[in-house]
Amino acid sequence: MMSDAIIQLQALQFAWKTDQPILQIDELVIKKRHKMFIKGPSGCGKTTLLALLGGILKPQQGQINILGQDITQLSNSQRDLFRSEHIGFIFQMFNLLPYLSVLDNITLPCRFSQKRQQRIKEKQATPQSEAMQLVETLGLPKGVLSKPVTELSIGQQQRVAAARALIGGPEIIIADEPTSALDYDARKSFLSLLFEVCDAYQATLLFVSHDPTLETLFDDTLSLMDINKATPHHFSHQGDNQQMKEVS
Ligand SMILES: Nc1ncnc2c1ncn2[C@@H]1O[C@H](COP(=O)(O)OP(=O)(O)OP(=O)(O)O)[C@@H](O)[C@H]1O
Repeated sequence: MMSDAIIQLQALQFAWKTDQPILQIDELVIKKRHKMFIKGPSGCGKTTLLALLGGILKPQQGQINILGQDITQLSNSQRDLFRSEHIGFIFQMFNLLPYLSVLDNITLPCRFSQKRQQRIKEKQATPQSEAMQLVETLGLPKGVLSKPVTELSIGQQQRVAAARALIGGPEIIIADEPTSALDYDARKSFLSLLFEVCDAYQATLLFVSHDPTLETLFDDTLSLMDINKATPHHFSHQGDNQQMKEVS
């Protein structure tokens, strides 16, 4: 593994159906602490790639080295543990649990990961105090912690989802279209807060979005169409992702 790499993927092949690979990538290296924007037209495999990188899916071929561990060699339960210790997810629909308070939603990953608990202890903090601090950094009012998540606005829920991903300091944050429900100003302000907390936690950020105006804010861009040799023939290669249209 390259010394400044946090993720290194090699000779990867993934198919939902065995005869039709949708991802075929010779090599992909993601550097430690970089913020990477991932783009590509709808259906080209971005979410599938994130699920592979997060160990939710397993490729039919290839290696996915994360923090020096080839996660394709792990059993399903080992991969689940690896994910809960090292990776925080922020989904488009946020996946917050409506029957739990904001505080319980944010601290939930600590229940599944000793490592997250340990990192918090090392800072002489508790999951509760770290949740309070994250909420403050992300610009949410303190009183929000005891509320049910259903009483929050979309923008607030998104910040709660970010706090939940970051609590306990996982090295990698994976965000799949987490800003699509927001207007432009709210997207930008969420991103600058997200960058701030990722920097504070020294986390690497992988961020999928269809919004080309956000791209310049990131350190690197990954255009999935450019590295995926299995790009389905019905995508045209002209122009940027937003201009790409299905031609079949
Ligand atoms: N659970 C699944 N079972 C079978 N095929 C799937 C499944 N999930 C996705 N696919 C297929 O895999 C391809 C890539 O889907 P994916 O969701 O990764 O694309 P995407 O680039 O994230 O799209 P979008 O930008 O619309 O979210 C699509 O052809 C899709 O139909």
